[in-house]
Amino acid sequence: MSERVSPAFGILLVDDEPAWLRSLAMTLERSAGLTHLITCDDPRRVLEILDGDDVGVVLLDLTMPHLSGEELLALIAADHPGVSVIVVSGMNQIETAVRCVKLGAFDYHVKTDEEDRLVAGVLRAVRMQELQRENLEMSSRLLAGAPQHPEAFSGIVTSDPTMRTLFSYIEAVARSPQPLLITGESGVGKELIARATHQLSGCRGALVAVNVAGVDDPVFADTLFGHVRGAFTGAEQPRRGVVEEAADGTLFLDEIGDLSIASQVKLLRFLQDGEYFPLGSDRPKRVKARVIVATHQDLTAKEKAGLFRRDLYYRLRTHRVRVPPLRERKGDVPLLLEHFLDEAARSLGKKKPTAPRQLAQLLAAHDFPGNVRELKAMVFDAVSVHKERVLSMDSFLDAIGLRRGAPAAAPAGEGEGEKNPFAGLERLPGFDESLELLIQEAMSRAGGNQTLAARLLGISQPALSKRLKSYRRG
Ligand SMILES: Nc1ncnc2c1ncn2[C@@H]1O[C@H](COP(=O)(O)OP(=O)(O)OP(=O)(O)O)[C@@H](O)[C@H]1O
Repeated sequence: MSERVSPAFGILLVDDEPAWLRSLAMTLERSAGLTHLITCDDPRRVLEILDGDDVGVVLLDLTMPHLSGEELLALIAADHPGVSVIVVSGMNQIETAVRCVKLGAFDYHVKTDEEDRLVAGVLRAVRMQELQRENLEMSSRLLAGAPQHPEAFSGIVTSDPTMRTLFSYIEAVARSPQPLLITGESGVGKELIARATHQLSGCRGALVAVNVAGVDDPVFADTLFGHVRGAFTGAEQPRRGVVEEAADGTLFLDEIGDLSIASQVKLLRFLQDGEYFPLGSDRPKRVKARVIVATHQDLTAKEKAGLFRRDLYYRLRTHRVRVPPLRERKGDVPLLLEHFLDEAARSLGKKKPTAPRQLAQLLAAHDFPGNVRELKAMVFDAVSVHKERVLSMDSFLDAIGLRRGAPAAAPAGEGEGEKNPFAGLERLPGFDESLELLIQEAMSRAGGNQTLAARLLGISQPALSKRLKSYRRG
């Protein structure tokens, strides 16, 4: 028995002919990059190996002395039902194949089959086994609740239950070689999730991040796969691509929803075969790198509209997470505020200011279309201009477009007519009715805080309170 590591579990090759074992091991290593291979030429030792080693897939010959493949198949199915067995037989008999499948075989191949078919069959079994293991891992982590490696998520400030579940999921799939798709609006923290996944992956290599938004196909191919000398005019030196830089690590492709169809084809080929051609070269290169992609776009809609290849889409979403927008986890806002106040004060060399009481209420009423990035920018801006002990509200009010006298934050391209709040009204509300509507709007924007609402309206808090009481009295 000899042992030679990919995938994470072993692939056991059982055949009484050592020459066939050697040739099969070489084929799997060369054509599929599988290296975690265990060979065994005595069928009587198989159960002992399965008891001692973590084996996920067995390739089993049928005609062997002492113990036939069919007998062994039945024993493996009874004692190790989680192991996928592929029968590789010298006989091309339908009845035998049917019997083996009934006994629990995952697949049946004939030794004279083309090499490619057998390799594809083994890769299929490996993938199924990986998914099966990840499912088990995920269920146990979700049941366990809290993440087991909280240090990997220490840079992600949150107390939100959905985010915690997401962390457990990430822990479960972090070691998978299959791609991970991270979706969520811009600024929600997708890149942080990608970095945490890489940290938990156990990969020795680096995480290399590339933003592919607006990148045309030749630039995409050159960035990812590099080129050889003389590949195009001006290519005086060879250049290695980011795929090579990410070898044994993680390749993080941000804004994947923008990828052209031509580039999608190239990425799919790399994902399927782990092989690529640098520009100008006809010699394929092979690299193992985990691929993580992120997008703020709706990939399902893009796929339906024919703008994203279905095969690539399904490949990329093998594992997927959606990072919720900040407005769906408002409980995180006070935590993030404190965190960014701390970070901003430290990086600007200032004493950490105290946030005024109304700030939390103002932020609680805001929807944060730019998510955590927007909050971070607001806090850094406020801290950079701040002088007193207590932080001024003004820059926050400006950023949200609520300060009286400050220009309203109107979307670009809005016409004059659209700025007029009365433009769509057939009947002009009366003076008292308008006043009541205005006060209601201010109270809603201020999250029910009278001091803040009065400030938005440019009146005193007692004056506002008097008005509100009069409305209540009816
Ligand atoms: N939960 C969080 N805790 C601390 N910082 C965060 C958190 N979420 C996001 N950030 C910070 O907000 C900024 C935006 O995060 P990030 O770049 O990961 O978002 P993204 O979803 O990848 O955005 P885009 O889609 O625009 O690329 C970064 O500075 C990041 O450090």
